[in-house]
Amino acid sequence: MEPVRVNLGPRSYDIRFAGDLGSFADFVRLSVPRAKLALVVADTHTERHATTVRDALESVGLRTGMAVVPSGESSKSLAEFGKLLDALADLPADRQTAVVAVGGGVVGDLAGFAAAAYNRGLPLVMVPTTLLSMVDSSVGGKTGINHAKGKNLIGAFHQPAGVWIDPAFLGTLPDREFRSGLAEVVKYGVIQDAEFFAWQEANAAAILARDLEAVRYLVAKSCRLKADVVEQDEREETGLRAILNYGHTFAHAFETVGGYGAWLHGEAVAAGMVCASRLAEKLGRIPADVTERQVKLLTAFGLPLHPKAEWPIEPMIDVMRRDKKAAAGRLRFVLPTRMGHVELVDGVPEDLVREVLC
Ligand SMILES: NC(=O)c1ccc[n+]([C@@H]2O[C@H](COP(=O)([O-])OP(=O)(O)OC[C@H]3O[C@@H](n4cnc5c(N)ncnc54)[C@H](O)[C@@H]3O)[C@@H](O)[C@H]2O)c1
Ligand SMILES: O=C(O)C(=O)C[C@@H](O)[C@H](O)[C@H](O)COP(=O)(O)O
Ligand SMILES: [Zn+2]
Repeated sequence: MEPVRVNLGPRSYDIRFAGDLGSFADFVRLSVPRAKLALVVADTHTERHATTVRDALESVGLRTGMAVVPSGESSKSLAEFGKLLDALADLPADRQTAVVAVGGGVVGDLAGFAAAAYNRGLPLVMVPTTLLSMVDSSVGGKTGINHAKGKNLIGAFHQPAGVWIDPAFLGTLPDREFRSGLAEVVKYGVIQDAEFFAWQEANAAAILARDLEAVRYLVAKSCRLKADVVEQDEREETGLRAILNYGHTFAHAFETVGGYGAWLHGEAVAAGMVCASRLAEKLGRIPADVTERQVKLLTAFGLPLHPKAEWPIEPMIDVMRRDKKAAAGRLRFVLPTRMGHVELVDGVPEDLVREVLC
């Protein structure tokens, strides 16, 4: 497979796939040519893969340090961020030192934020090991950590110097985590590409069986679709990049009220997309079948469709008011207009939001 190029002028980079022309060693030399030192960051479940990556870095002459954070969303915290800064200071890192994130979105967001902050910016290499991080979080430069009042409230834009995707890492990924990643893949179909959505409907069984060709296709396709958006609106300034947030206004409320542990991110996104689509129906923007197709595909992928009944509605609305897309306290939602297309919609009545949460 050809690399996917993310064109961002001086911040351009390649997403490369293992098994294609060129080794990980070539990728490292191309991505961070001036690095002599690297801090490899992993979590307790990806340490084994990180050791392989560390050996490969050392084989091309880099000295390395390693930092391992506890697995799970709770590591996207100020405390773990501080520990990574300490690890960089202990190395000691210089301006060319690479931060190499080996893990899922948690490791990527946390290590990416440390790379953005230390010395006002270190080169960052993403080695995603979950499906979700391969199709979404390793690309596009959003880094950050959570706050008790909301998801990803503290962070920075910091593009990676390169992304290395090896689907073999998925061999150890639990089924629930794999399905969680599929939610973001469904998202790309709904927001950008009706044909890709139909491809997923037709190939759901092969996808769930992790057929290698199907997985390679959906990862590369998702990366290209995300790169197309990021290239046009790198810092979510024009409103275009906000489409990648489809389902997320709800999802972040579910994750926050659920205490960052009840659901995986993709599970929250799945239910969030259904809520957003039902909201679009209530506003008369789409016919019911646009939602029903999402419901059917998300059900096939074993993902939730509705928030847990025990989660109180008002705290969820409160989290939504703090959403980064909200302006002057007014809720803004990304809503479908048809399969393959969405719009950012302002001033949605809160009562309708309550109705879709009930
Ligand atoms: N920056 C972005 O653009 C962006 C996009 C989407 C999601 N996110 C963030 O990403 C996070 C979710 O990412 P995630 O779903 O990858 O979760 P995660 O990083 O928590 O990984 C999921 C679980 O799988 C384990 N794991 C990772 N790779 C493994 C492997 N190969 N084998 C076995 N276990 C493995 C992890 O230790 C963890 O327990 C959320 O915090 C979300 O907000 C960020
Ligand atoms: O890259 C983006 O832009 C996204 O919105 C991708 C989302 O899947 C991702 O969950 C992101 O972290 C959400 O960002 P936030 O700005 O809403 O915190
Ligand atoms: Zn997401």
